[in-house]
Amino acid sequence: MCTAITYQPRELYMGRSLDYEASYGEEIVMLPRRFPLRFRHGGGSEQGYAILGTAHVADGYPLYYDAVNEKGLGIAGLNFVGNARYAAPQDGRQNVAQFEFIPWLLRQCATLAEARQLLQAVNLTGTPFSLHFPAAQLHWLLADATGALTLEPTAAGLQIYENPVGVLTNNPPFPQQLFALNNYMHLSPRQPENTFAPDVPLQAYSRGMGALGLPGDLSSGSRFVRAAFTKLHSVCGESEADCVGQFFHIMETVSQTRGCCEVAPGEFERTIYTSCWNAARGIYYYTTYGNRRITAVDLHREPLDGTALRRYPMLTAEDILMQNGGADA
Ligand SMILES: C[C@H](CCC(=O)NCCS(=O)(=O)O)[C@H]1CC[C@H]2[C@@H]3[C@H](O)C[C@@H]4C[C@H](O)CC[C@]4(C)[C@H]3C[C@H](O)[C@]12C
Repeated sequence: MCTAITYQPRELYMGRSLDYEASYGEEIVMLPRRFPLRFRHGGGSEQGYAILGTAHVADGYPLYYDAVNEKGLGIAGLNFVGNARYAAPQDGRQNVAQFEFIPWLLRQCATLAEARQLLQAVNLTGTPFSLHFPAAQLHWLLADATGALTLEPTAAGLQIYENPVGVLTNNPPFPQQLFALNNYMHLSPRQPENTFAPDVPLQAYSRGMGALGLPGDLSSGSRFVRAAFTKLHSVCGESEADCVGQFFHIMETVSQTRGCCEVAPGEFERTIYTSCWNAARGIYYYTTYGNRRITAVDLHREPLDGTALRRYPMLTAEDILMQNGGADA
């Protein structure tokens, strides 16, 4: 399971959690403006916008999971297993293999409006990257500071939905996830009033009872509702550290603890990493299951006009600061 959100207290922050039972070997990867990109069904580009995100690099190619470009357009790919359908390549159309989709889009679009335009022409194909890497069945959250879209590849083509809550999880399809919020419109961060039976002396005997009924389990429908409720009520301070810290707090409400979701005997899904980027500043923050210290890679500290990928393996070892017992103890 995975969850992606946008969060815009003032500047836009966006990111995702990646929940899975195994890691492919994720790295923070910067694709510079002049990295030559070749597309599987023809064509390519010698230059475009620089991109920063999480990818697995295979044979020198960045297989991105989520990323932001230097203009602040960001995207995250999440499992959509059983529902994603890709097309066969078609003559006369812009054929893009699913694994190329993120760099293809972020390389050439500065804004959501430009992306929306470009997406009209795309034919997303299920062409595998290699025998080892068949096409991943995904859908995507795409956003900039003006809004968010959900992109779902279906048998009827790529569906593009406005995403007014800026949240995406996994199955079922996005329209059903959004509709389910109707069931929770009575929830509130404030204490409830007794409308159940005003003549019966009912009491709000604990804080937090306004949100009683917010689903607490790990299913993607429940995470969708929980992430939406938490982000839509989130209040954060002014500084970059406050906003980034608050983003990770929101994501903690949907994080997965090893042991609670068994996908095969003895195999458990866990939150392998959580990312958060400041779209305007191009700073990519992340934590991992093993290391909850927030680590950052700044796009603008990289040689943007370069030609070679720059790679930072994710830090996964627990990093505990011992506060006492130093030399002068
Ligand atoms: C498994 C990941 C999604 C995690 C997720 O959504 N879990 C939910 C599980 S469930 O639905 O609820 O069961 C997805 C997200 C991005 C995917 C990767 C990216 O798409 C990049 C390449 C694409 C290649 O086609 C396959 C390997 C791959 C390296 C993908 C492997 C895997 O499918 C990833 C890592």
